Amino acid sequence: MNLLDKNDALSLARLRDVLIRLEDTIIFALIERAQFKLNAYTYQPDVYDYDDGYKGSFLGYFLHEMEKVHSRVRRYTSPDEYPFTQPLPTPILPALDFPPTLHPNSINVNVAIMERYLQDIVPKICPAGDDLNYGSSATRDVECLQALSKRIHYGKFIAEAKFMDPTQQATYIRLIQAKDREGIMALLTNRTVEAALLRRLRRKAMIYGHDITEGGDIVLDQETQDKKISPDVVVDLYERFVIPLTKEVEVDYLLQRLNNWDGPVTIKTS
Ligand SMILES: C=C(O[C@@H]1C=C(C(=O)O)C=C[C@H]1O)C(=O)O
Repeated sequence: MNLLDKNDALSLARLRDVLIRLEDTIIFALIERAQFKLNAYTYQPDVYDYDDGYKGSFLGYFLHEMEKVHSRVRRYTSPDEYPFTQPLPTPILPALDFPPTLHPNSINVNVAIMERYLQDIVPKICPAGDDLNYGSSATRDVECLQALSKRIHYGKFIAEAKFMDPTQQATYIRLIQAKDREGIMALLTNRTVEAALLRRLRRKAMIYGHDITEGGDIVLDQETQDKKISPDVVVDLYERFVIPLTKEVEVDYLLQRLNNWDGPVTIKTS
């Protein structure tokens, strides 16, 4: 996906390909985190003293330090990147000239992502207990959180692509003007895509969660599988968290889509 090319960035098929690729990123990030025990100290506030007077958890401290460095190299000027922490420094690299693909908005659901990740995901993928690997746990947590955040905020691009569909735009405008959240949710929901995604996800988690012999055969060993990642947990994570939150982002984005909008433009029917 080339976000510097507006047509590419608003192709629904291309956007869905990005979400498929992010399935791999997310599954492997979860497998990496699941190597370590829960390590609750990573998430408890004020366990350590921090050099800059920071008050919070070790994960929160590490995440903010990481996001400050990434901000310096302009990560968060990209329309598909959203930080968890503030304040962040200005970039040292000059801004890239991204086309105005998304309608201006301030939607950031990372607080909800962090909450669900800590309460609902880490306890399900990691063995209980403490193996002292707090640094390793936090680095894997950041990988998981950044991948989940990117995937869920892609809902903005998906929503924009649906809004720019000439066969749908008038209906979206009517529902947005009526502030009809349920109507918008129903119109943007695609059960066929969701069902295919969950079937594919289960297969991927099953295959990625197994070892492959030198001869290229999958070692179907339940113990290995459970140690790496449970396909049920991955499917449940998407069904109850990733997909619903992506759709909430789509609805939130569409509800503000008509703000300061100069009306229907000539739509390229490519
Ligand atoms: C992302 C889309 O919008 C919705 C959300 C989906 C998801 O989060 O996987 C899948 C289908 C739709 O219900 C899409 O239409 O592809």
